[in-house]
Amino acid sequence: MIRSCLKASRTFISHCPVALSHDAVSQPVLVRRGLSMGLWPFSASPRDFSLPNASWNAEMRQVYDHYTALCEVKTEDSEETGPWHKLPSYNRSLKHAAGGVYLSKLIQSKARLFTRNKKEYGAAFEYVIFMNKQEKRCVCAFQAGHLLEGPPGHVHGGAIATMIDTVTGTLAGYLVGPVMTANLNINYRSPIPLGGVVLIHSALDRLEGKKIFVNCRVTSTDESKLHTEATALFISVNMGHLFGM
Ligand SMILES: CCCCCCCC(=O)SCCNC(=O)CCNC(=O)[C@H](O)C(C)(C)COP(=O)(O)OP(=O)(O)OC[C@H]1O[C@@H](n2cnc3c(N)ncnc32)[C@H](O)[C@@H]1OP(=O)(O)O
Repeated sequence: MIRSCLKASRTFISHCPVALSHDAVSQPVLVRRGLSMGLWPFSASPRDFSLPNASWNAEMRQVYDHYTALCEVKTEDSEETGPWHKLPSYNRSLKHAAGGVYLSKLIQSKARLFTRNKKEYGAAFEYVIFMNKQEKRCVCAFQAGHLLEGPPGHVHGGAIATMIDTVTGTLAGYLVGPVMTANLNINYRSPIPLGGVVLIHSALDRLEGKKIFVNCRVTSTDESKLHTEATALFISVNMGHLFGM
């Protein structure tokens, strides 16, 4: 059983350009490869939680439009777009994984990705991540909903940490494959107003064997105000480790 799970997992990760723990995206690859979705045992049209919705305020939409425009820019000597692109974001880590009885059981569980477990728009974590692979960095627009209150009218430090882990982990996973957070250091510099929008910038510092060092800054959307700074260490893991085997 374990062998079949690992085999299925390897199949999945080969389709999957980002860390399983975060905004894993296998769907576009499958569509690109023209696989028949009728044979697919899971939802063929998952909801992408990182698309604009009615809860997004004007600032959030402005940031989204800004980076979306950068995604559409064509390079001079190629028809390809780049270097920015928006990552989709689903509410289950393994929803689109392939095969395996053991894996199917995991997939059919009630587990939901922490940051995407509220169906209500705008209540908790509204965010979208834009990746720049060439520069090994990403930017996330984050609008904190009313369920994330810590100090009155401001965002809970744990919610900020969650988003930092999510964004830095997404970057690390995108660059190297499956990872787990080993260390997260956070300095909170100024409170983030509830309902406000901030940018979470993350960039690769260095790779050392299995270790991926990533930095992070949370700023106002005009980048004039620094809210939070962090560094994170991720460790490359195999699929067995990810499943606790
Ligand atoms: C569905 C998928 C979910 C995946 C979620 C991923 C994103 C998350 O939020 S993860 C959740 C929180 N993180 C965890 O639960 C991780 C718990 N810890 C672990 O599993 C392990 O300790 C893990 C994976 C971090 C490292 O284990 P292991 O692969 O055995 O690494 P190990 O060989 O001990 O260490 C490798 C290197 O990293 C260093 N290292 C490991 N942990 C740390 C640490 N906390 N701080 C500093 N350095 C560290 C070691 O010193 C070693 O360095 P060197 O190569 O220079 O000697």
